[in-house]
Amino acid sequence: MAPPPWYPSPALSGAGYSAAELAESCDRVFLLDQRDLPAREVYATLRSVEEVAEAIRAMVVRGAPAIGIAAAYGMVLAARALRPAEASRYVAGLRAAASMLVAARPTAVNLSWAVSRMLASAEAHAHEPAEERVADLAALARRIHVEDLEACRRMGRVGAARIPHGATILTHCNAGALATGGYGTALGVVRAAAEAGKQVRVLADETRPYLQGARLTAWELSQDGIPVEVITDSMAGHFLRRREVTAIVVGADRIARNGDIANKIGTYGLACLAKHHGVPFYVAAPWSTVDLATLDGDHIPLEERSRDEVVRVGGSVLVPEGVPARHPAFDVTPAELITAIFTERGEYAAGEIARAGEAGA
Ligand SMILES: CSC[C@H]1O[C@H](OP(=O)(O)O)[C@H](O)[C@@H]1O
Repeated sequence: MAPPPWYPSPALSGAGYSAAELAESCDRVFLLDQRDLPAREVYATLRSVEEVAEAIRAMVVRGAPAIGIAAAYGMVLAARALRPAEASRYVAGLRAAASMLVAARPTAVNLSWAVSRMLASAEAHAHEPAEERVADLAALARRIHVEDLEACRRMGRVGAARIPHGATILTHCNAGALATGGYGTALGVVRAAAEAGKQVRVLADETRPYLQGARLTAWELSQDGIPVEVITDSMAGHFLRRREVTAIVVGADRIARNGDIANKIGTYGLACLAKHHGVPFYVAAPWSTVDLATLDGDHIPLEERSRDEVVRVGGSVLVPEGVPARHPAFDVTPAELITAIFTERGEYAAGEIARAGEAGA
């Protein structure tokens, strides 16, 4: 299985450390630099919350749950740097760290969800001794990480029930181990189907311009021995029309109250093609991606990234100097185009997600 996108200070993965030892050792976060994959497996070592925020902004780590988890570890680094502070300065410092992390990327709600959980805990424990404060946050960051991995495994099993033996799954971007606490959301469905003994193969959209599909999804699935073929984004319609696709399964960065989703740019077009060709269009996402405070897709902030990321591939410039380029990094797929949403709590019709959330599903 592909390695997780990061690992924190070794102490965080081992029990039996005192609060002081834990606080002392939580001085760095290791992130697998996803910009270098598949050519190189290089880990960045981050020693401050500022470095974690920049790593999220620059997409060293990317993927909705993964950036939330990375930000949680960033909050631990911030707490460690604030060890000497008395309670009010400690809280003020962590509020500033939280704002910096949340500002790194606007669309994935998992980022603000994880940071808010960390900040609430820090405020609750602000009057504890310095070492205890850091240890509490370190334990919570680890819990957020492990909970996501466990959620991906459960959601994978929920979705795999809809995947027949012999299926060809088309997916977009990378919603795999690299985008989560491990195992993946859309790729979690693929992995769970394979683990259930079903033959599955994947058509992976390359997903311009960051090429998450060509570089990351292909890397993950080839390591797992799951058949995968890379296609250019413009080929999807061709294979759907030729009836080569059993189902489309994608991740999400935010699920609004009415069931609209934001996901990687190109997802909306896939959903329209799926509708036209009568192919199921599934979304797999942990409940931390559901944002009942956002009414619908029109209210989801959609990140615009730099022109450079569109006009350059590798070291080559594709577009004449001075010619503008657009780079919306996400688009919105309306609930009516979604066949079902797979979560760790079960499968839901997109339009039912709010009712399920309010019923405490
Ligand atoms: C499992 S969430 C993966 C989700 O995140 C990706 O965006 P980015 O690579 O820009 O962080 C994409 O929308 C994926 O579906």
